[in-house]
Amino acid sequence: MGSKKVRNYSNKGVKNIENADSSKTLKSQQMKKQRQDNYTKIDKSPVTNPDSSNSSVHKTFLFVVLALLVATTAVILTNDNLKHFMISEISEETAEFRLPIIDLDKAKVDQQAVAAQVVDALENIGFLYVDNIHGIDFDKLMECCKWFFGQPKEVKESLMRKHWKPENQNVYRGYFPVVEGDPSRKEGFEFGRDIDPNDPNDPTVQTGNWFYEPSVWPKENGSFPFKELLQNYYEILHNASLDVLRLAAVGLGIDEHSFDPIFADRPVTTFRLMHYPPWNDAPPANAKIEDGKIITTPEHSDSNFLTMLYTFHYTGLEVLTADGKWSAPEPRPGSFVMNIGDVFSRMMGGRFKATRHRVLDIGVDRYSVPFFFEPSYDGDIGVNFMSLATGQGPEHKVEKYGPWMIQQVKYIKKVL
Ligand SMILES: O=C(O)CCC(=O)C(=O)O
Ligand SMILES: [Fe+2]
Repeated sequence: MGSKKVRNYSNKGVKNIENADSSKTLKSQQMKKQRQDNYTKIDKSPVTNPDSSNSSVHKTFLFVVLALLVATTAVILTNDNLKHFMISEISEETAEFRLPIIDLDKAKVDQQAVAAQVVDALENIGFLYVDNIHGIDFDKLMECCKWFFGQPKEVKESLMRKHWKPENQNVYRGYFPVVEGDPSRKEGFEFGRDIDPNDPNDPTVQTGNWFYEPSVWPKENGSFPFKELLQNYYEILHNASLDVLRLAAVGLGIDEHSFDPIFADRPVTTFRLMHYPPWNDAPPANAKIEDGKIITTPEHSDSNFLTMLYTFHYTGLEVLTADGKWSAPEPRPGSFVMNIGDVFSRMMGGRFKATRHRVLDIGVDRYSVPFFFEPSYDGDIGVNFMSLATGQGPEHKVEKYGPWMIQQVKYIKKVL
C-alpha cells in the first residue's frame, strides 16, 4: 500500500534527473519512517501476518480476493467505454492512468474519428494527451527552462512583476519568484504575443490594459536564442490549440471554425515556463500535505479557456477523476497534456469538464511549460455557445473575455 505514496516523494518517480542524489537526506529519512510506519500497519493486519494460526484460512481468503481482482480488471479492460481509464498500476492513494490520446496526424486522415475522441475526452475527463504537435524541439524547450531559471538573480529580478518590484512596469507578465516560506514553491516566466501597443485602430490595445502589455525579455548574448525559440513555440501551440478546437467543433456537429473568431488576431494567451525547486531542507511547517503527499500547487481548475501543458518526463501532476480519486497521468514525453479551463466549460454549460488537478512536490527540480490559451480581449465567451453555433436552444448573450475576466479576478476571486 505505501509504495506509491513513498514513490511520489522520492527520486524514483522521475527518470533521468540530474541531482538525483542531492541533499534530500531529511526528506528521505521521513519517507523511510513513513514507509516503516506503513509496513508496521500492514504487519499488524491478521491477513498478512504469517504467524497467525489461521494462516491457511487466510491464504484461501487472499486467493479469492486476488482472483476477484483479476476477474474485475479483465471485465474493466474489455469494456470499450472504460478503456481510456486503463489503470497501469493500482494503489490505494493514487492510480496511475493513461489519458485519451488525440493524434493530430491521424486527424488529417480520419477527422471524424479523432473529432469524436476529442468530444468524448472533453465530456468525460476534461484532460487528454495531444500527440504530433510538430516543430517543437523538446530538448531545446528544456534548455529554455534551464537557461532562464539559471540566470543570475539580478536578471530575473529585472523582469519581476510590479507586484514584487514596484519600480517595474510589467503588471501581468514577466518573472515571479519563489517566495521562501510559501507552501507553493515555484518560480515562473511568462510572456504573450507581441501586439502593437500603439495601434490607433484598436481601442482594446491601450496603456493600462495589462492583457496587452508588452512582454519583457531577458538580455541574450547570442549564445542561445531564448526569445526566438519561445516565440516560435508560442505560434505552434496557438495553431495546435485551434486544431484541437476545430476537431471539437466537428465532433459537436457544428461548423469546424465555430471557435476561431474567439481567438482572432489578438489572443491574450500567456505562455509560461515553470520551475519547482525542491526544498533544501524539510518542507515548511505550513506545507500542504494531502493523502500523505506534499502539494506544491494546490487543487484547482484552470481559469482560462484551455491549457496545453508540457511536463517533460516528470511525474507530479495529478488529476481528480469523476470517481473523486486523484490519478496520476503517466508522463508522455513528446506529447502535450491538454485540459480545458473554466471559461470553455462555462460556455458549454458544463458539458465539457474543467477538471481539477494539483501538482506534488517530487523532491527534485521539476520543470513544466503550460501554454494558457486565451481568447482575444473582446472575444465572445458568453454562455449557451451551442445556441450561437446552431441557432437553437437557450439564448446566447455576448460577453467579452477581457472585461469578464477582470471582473472575475477583481471581484469574484478577489486577487487584484
Ligand atoms: O506544472 C504542472 O504540471 C501543472 C501546472 C498547473 O496546473 C498550472 O500552472 O495551472
Ligand atoms: Fe493548472
